[in-house]
Order: sequence, then C-alpha cells, then structure tokens
Amino acid sequence: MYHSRGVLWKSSLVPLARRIDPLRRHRCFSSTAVAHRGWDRLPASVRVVEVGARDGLQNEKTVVDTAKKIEFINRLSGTGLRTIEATAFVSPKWVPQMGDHKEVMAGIDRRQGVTYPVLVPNLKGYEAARAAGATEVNIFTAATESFCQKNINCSIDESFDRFRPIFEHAAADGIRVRGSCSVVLGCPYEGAMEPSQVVPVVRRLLEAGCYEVSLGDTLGVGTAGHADRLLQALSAEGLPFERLAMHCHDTYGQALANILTALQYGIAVIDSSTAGLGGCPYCKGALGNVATEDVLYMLHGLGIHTGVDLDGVIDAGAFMSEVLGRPSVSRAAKALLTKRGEGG
Ligand SMILES: CC(C)(COP(=O)([O-])OP(=O)([O-])OC[C@H]1O[C@@H](n2cnc3c(N)ncnc32)[C@H](O)[C@@H]1OP(=O)([O-])[O-])[C@@H](O)C(=O)NCCC(=O)NCCSC(=O)C[C@@](C)(O)CC(=O)[O-]
Repeated sequence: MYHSRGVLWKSSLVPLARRIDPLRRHRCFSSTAVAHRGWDRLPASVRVVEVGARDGLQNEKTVVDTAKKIEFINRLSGTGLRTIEATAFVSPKWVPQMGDHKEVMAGIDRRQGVTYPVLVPNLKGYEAARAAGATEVNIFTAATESFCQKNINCSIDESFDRFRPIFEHAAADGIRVRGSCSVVLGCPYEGAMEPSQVVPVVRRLLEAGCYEVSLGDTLGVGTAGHADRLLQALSAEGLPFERLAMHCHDTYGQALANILTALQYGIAVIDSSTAGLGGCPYCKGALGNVATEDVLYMLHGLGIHTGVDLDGVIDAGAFMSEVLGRPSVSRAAKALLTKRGEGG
C-alpha cells in the first residue's frame, strides 16, 4: 500500500477525480488523501536525471564515436549531476546508435556519488548490463499497446512478463530497477491519452518493484492542463509522488510548463537531456527532451536546489553540439553563451 504525502483535497474536487478516473473505484491503494497542486508544494531540491547520452543520442542517424560519448558522459559527471543514463542494452539491430553499450560502460570514469543507469528491455539486456557493471537498470513499457508493439515488439502484458525475471535477478544482484512509462500524454498511434489508460501501467510498474517510475511525454504533445489531469488522477489513486519522475520532450515547447505542473505536485525528479538532444526512434516527429540547461535555469530561478553547475552542463552541451555539427536547442544555453561572448 502506498501513502500519499499529500494534503486532503478540497472535497468539492473529489467527485471530479472520480469522473476523471473511474478506476479509482477499484483501486487497491488505501489513501483517501490526495495531493493538491500549488506553489507551496514545490520541492526544496530536485534530482535531475540526465538522459542525453542515451535518449539524446539514440535517434542520431550517424553513429557517434564511442570515445565522444564517453567524453560527454565524463564531462557531465563533473557538473554535479548524480544520475546520468549512460546507454541502452537493446538490440543493435533496432537501435544501432546504442550498439557500443559495452564499450561505453567500460570507458566512462565512474565518479563516486554518480549512478549510471542503463535501459534494458528484457533479461538478455539485463544480463549484458550487469556484466558491463551497471548498478541500476531502467525497464520501459508504454501506456498504449500500439506504442509498446512499435517500441519493444510486444504487448504491455508481455513487457511485464519480460520484466519479471529482471526483478528477480536484480534483487539478488543488488541492482536497482527504475521504470519508464511512455506516451503518458499522447501517443503517435492512438492520440491524446486519458489518465485512466496511464494510471494502471504506472501502478503496475511501482507494484512490480520499480523504486521510481518516470512519466514520459514521449511525443512532447502534452500541455499543462493535460499534465495536471494526469497528476490529479495519479494522486487520486494514492500513488506515491516521491517515487514519480517527469520526462518531457519539447516538441511543442510545452515541456517546462508541464514540468512546473509536476513540481507543484511535489515531484522532485526530472529527466532532461543536455542541449535538448534526442527523440525516440519509434515516435515519428518527436523532438528532443527538454534541455537540461533550461530545466536548471528554471529550477535555480525558483530557488530549488539541484547541486548541478549550469555552466558545466552548458560546456558539455557545447561539446556534444560540436560533435554533432549543430547548435544546441537550449534557449538558456544560447542566452548564457551569448552573455559569455561565445555565441550560441
Ligand atoms: C526489445 C527488443 C530486443 C525485442 O526485439 P525482438 O526482435 O522482438 O526480440 P527477440 O527476442 O525476438 O530477438 C531478436 C534479436 O534481437 C536480439 N536481442 C534481444 N534482446 C536483446 C538485447 N537486449 N540486446 C541485444 N540483442 C537483443 C536477439 O538475440 C535476437 O538476435 P538475432 O538472433 O536476430 O541475432 C527490441 O524491440 C529492441 O531492442 N527495442 C529497442 C527499443 C528502444 O530502444 N527504443 C528506444 C528507447 S525507449 C524510449 O526512448 C522512451 C523513454 C524510455 O525514453 C521514455 C519516453 O520518452 O517515453
């Protein structure tokens, strides 16, 4: 059972929550206390999960030199970031860009206090990740059957069948398992998402044993009102917000607004990608993740502690932008580089 650390909602809003999410009637979570949203719920500190080296690069057409990926990760680990997703142990036939996962894991300097999670879709990926020295893995599924099929070639139920042995092995190996649920606000194949489609998958990931679940607006189509509706529904289910993270792509320029909405529910873990790198190979038209630089600029402006040096992240982003031969899409990086007299 999970216990919401939220405050009681205004009673007038509760019937609305029931209308939004009929599953509430059948929920197995005990809490009747649901979180309200507001400035008073902003977390004092946020852990930024850097996904640039994985989510950011996986969609690049030209395979990025392994040494450059390693240098990128090493530069990022010097900025105070505590979680840096390093690579994915997925099929190289499906995502060739991640085919050097073993070499990346072998080449990076493992800095004390920094975790380097890797994506794994099945036991084969888990075993390869463990052999490469991963201490945390990220399993991933989706809120829609269509996206799940396109992304990992199986149904949502089958994805959980694949995860079961991962949890068993991870428990024995002392490896932490994080979960990601894609297309929580919109799916390229099924359109806008109702919270009632998303809540059960998130709940299942938590119940299966993920220490944290990341809510992915994979397509980057969500707006703040939609994000709010999803968060209300998760809250009405009593899901533990201290175990949720927000993962927004910025296709429609809505990512920061959606993240701010999540922060107002007390969510204190935000995924982002330096220089706004990225896009999902199975999500046509989706642009990169929200830029880490932009997230840091907003968080620091709100007085939220991250422990991350924004200038250092800007430098790492400039390095990878040069490798890729195109400028960063981070507005904050561009502005601050211009201020430094380095263009942008
Ligand atoms: C899941 C599979 C493997 C199923 O793919 P499949 O073809 O159904 O799997 P299979 O079990 O039939 O195996 C086919 C071949 O793949 C191999 N194989 C099987 N598993 C692995 C593995 N782990 N590592 C390496 N090789 C593997 C296996 O050995 C075999 O090799 P063959 O006999 O043909 O030579 C495939 O669909 C896949 O790799 N998909 C990758 C999907 C992906 O990486 N998508 C992008 C990341 S998700 C994302 O970006 C969203 C997220 C997380 O950021 C959040 C958000 O924004 O929403």
